[in-house]
Amino acid sequence: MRTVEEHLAACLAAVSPLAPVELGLLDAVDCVLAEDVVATSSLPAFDGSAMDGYAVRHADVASAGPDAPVSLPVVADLPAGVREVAPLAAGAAARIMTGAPVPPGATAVVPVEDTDGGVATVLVRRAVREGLHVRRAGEDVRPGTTLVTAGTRLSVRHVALLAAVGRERARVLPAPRVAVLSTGSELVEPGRPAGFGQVVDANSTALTAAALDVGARATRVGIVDDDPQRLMSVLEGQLEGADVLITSGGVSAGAYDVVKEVLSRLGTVEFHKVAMQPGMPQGLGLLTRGGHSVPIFTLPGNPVSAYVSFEVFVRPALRRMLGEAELHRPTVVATATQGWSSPPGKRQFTRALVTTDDDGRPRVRPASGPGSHLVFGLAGANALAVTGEDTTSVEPGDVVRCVLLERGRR
Ligand SMILES: Nc1nc2c(c(=O)[nH]1)N[C@H]1C(S)=C(S)[C@@H](COP(=O)(O)OP(=O)(O)OC[C@H]3O[C@@H](n4cnc5c(N)ncnc54)[C@H](O)[C@@H]3O)O[C@H]1N2
Ligand code: MOO
Repeated sequence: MRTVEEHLAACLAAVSPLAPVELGLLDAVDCVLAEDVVATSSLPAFDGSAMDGYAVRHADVASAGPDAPVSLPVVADLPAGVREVAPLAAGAAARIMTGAPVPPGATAVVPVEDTDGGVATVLVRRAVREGLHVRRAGEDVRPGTTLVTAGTRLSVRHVALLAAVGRERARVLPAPRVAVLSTGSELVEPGRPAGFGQVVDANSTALTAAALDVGARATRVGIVDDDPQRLMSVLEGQLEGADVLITSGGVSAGAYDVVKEVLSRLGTVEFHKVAMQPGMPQGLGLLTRGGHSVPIFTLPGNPVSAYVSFEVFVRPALRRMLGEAELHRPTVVATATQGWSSPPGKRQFTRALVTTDDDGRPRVRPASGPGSHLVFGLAGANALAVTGEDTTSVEPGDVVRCVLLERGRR
């Protein structure tokens, strides 16, 4: 039997980040940047007005006050987007809008609220200090500044910056394409009635959602019944368009466990028992076609086993492919308020509910019994409480490490 660490190491070794690609900014959001982005121009690009008002020389309005307005002739009208701006002579004002270039010679902008709003001449009712309401060229970004470094996951805010400096595209690690399929002749499509002995396919939806949540481009392929030929041809059909394949079911010891049967023959996929509960039977390997090799994770069919296997092995592998430095979810050490038992020799991942007490200290209790088919309790959990191979029971008051299952990338 393999340890969890041994199988995780094998899973991580089976994947690597994809080759960088140039993507439009909207497609690059959430991808890891594969280049340093360096500014080639200034932001703002020119001295501009931060207010609708009048560009003046501040010395000309030094004596202005509410009861002592200064009258200046208005010699220009400057909307945002104006392409030519004449220098401002002493003793004159230019009507100016927010975002318009400030004329050479002007040293400040008087907001329209501090004037009479005149068009031919303007009465200025407040003195302004030098530079007031003028946005200086380059005060935000100077050419040569490194704006975002390689390895950064592009947030909406990074993309806003790249767009502002004129970038249309960025070189990023692409999100892996993940194809998810469920195996089992007992399975029926969600939404279809399940007859006696039939089971609704929950895993392909759950695992596709989980892969999307990590940031992969995941597709739910659906159900393949327990027919070796059909399974092989569906898998081969997916190879070209996928960077990762995930299956569930058919990997334990049953007479019709076709995943194990079919893929064992291919040689590069190995099946192991991993010392964990749930999630003991695991398969991992590479499927190759036309020189294109795709890692395949074959997860156990029980829905909780499939989900926990994804969390423990596939999620870190996908994060590695996405270029994330931190592969694992955050954990918290919580005090058990209720006890539970744990199988000897196996690491147990218990569906759990972590809460905080009145003093803000974390508390944990099981959200479900241990059966790998109990999905109701899984939905009520917000954590996996992890107990070691040597632990056979958790008592109230014991401290337990819990993996927090929040939605999203972290
Ligand atoms: N003799 C042994 N039997 C079993 C062993 C073993 O070591 N020896 N291991 C058990 C463990 S642990 C697990 S986990 C399961 C894993 O079995 P498989 O991966 O072969 O999965 P199946 O047999 O196909 O299905 C198991 C169970 O889950 C249901 N299932 C499967 N796929 C889905 C799906 N997409 N959506 C919802 N439910 C699904 C399926 O109907 C079965 O009830 O094997 C134990 N047996
Ligand atoms: O190890 Mo299985 O995954 O208990 O249900």
